[in-house]
Amino acid sequence: MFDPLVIGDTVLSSRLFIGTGKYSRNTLIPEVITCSGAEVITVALRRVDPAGGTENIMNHIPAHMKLLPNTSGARTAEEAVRIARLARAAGLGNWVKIEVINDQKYLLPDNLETIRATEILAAEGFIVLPYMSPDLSVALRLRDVGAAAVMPLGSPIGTNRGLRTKELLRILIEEVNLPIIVDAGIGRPSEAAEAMEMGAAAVLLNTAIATARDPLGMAEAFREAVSAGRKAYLAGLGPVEERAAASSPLTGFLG
Ligand SMILES: CC(=O)[C@@H](O)[C@H](O)COP(=O)(O)O
Repeated sequence: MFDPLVIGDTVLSSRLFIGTGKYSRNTLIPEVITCSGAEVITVALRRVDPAGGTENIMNHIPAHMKLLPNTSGARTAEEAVRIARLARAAGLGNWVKIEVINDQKYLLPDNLETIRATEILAAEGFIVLPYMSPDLSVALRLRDVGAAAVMPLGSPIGTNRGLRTKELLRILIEEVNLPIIVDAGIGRPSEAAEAMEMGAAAVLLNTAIATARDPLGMAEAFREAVSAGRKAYLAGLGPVEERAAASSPLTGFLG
């Protein structure tokens, strides 16, 4: 069944977005792309070397991938806007993941600066995907100022702690008519599947694959989990009941 995810003018068949950080060697990145089936990859502008040095992350990303430059390192809306404009000028396209982080301990996003950056960049024609703490008012405001999707965190970046914000994610999924892409903290394929079963449009993850003993095997596991979770969501989960109810008819069996 063709079940595309449409963001801006882009039609995607994979609902697994991946990152480019923390790999033991950058040459793993194209292999992870193949194993994960991902079509969208996020990259920090500061890792792009327009001079094309060996450390240039772009040398490891196949041309067919949809780039999602992120504003990692920005502490204010103005810094995020500047990074996004530089990324577009460098030929990385008009998608941008807004990341404005002031808190160096938990790496939690600054939702207010994120709204300001989103408003400015959406007005300039960017397809803006803001990384955010899951808060309904903020998500609605991001939608109103032009976000193409919102990316609420499951738990702090890099922790592999899973969907600690599950109840808040559920509210966003129910109330915000934008794609909800759960980003950060997903540590296990089962957690990615759960986010998709809940109705998330996609998930973005990096650490769980990059730090696995076998990143390629883990990339494949996440590919299957995201697909299974989406299928379960579309099929409609059965109701959760208080009381036991026999699955096979009991009446007439013992007399
Ligand atoms: C790569 C990237 O954008 C991360 O900031 C993202 O939030 C993923 O988080 P994890 O590394 O926790 O999966």
